[in-house]
Amino acid sequence: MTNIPILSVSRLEKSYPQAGTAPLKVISNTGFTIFSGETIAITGQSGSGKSTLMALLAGLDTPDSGTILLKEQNLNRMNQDQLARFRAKQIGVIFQQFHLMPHLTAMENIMLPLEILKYHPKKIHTRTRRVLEQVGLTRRRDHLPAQLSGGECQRVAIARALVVKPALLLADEPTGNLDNNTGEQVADLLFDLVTSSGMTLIVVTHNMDLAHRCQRCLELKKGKLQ
Ligand SMILES: Nc1ncnc2c1ncn2[C@@H]1O[C@H](COP(=O)(O)OP(=O)(O)OP(=O)(O)O)[C@@H](O)[C@H]1O
Repeated sequence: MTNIPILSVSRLEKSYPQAGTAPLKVISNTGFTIFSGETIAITGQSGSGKSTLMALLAGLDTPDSGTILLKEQNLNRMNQDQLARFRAKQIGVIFQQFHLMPHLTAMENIMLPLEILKYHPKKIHTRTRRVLEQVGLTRRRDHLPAQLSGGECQRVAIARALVVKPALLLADEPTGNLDNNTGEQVADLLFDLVTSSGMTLIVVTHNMDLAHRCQRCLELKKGKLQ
């Protein structure tokens, strides 16, 4: 961990409209700073707004007000093209349900972000091979997601998130869909890769073993991260 802020959130607000009644305020005037290389767990009761917060931090949803600065760039001041490119380069996301492209092989799934960013084909192949090796899937590289186990699918998803070397890695219940043993192996791999590369990780989880692997554990309560 360093003392360089990588993510600065201030006065963030997010509500959802509700039929016939006042909007549901999910994120309420919250602010926090995350430093480069930190590993952060976000916990909170079901419905407390963890996935909502992750979607805002990932630039997948827009807040009602407030600012999200990643590497001093304001996510909500970018146009759609700028945001799409910035997200592809700077933000890796890992979901509970893997979200792999079913018709692409493990290797093709991992290559995809590099292709979207129009990297040179040689660089795409070198990076993809290296990451496949890091997640131990070299021999499974030509398999489709349906031919892989849950743990293998999540390793592909981790590789896909890491292959662009993003500034920020967001993981929403990354072990939630796996049995305990497999979940532990995936968590070992995730933390090994994150700490060896000095990447910044925010993980949302109900799993306290996973949360306690992080340097800081924050709780989302009454719309605020505390
Ligand atoms: N698109 C939406 N439209 C309306 N309400 C929503 C929407 N998305 C989430 N909500 C509501 O916002 C609240 C927070 O939901 P969110 O999924 O962020 O919570 P969570 O902490 O991630 O929950 P869980 O731990 O169960 O996944 C919930 O009351 C949910 O019903």
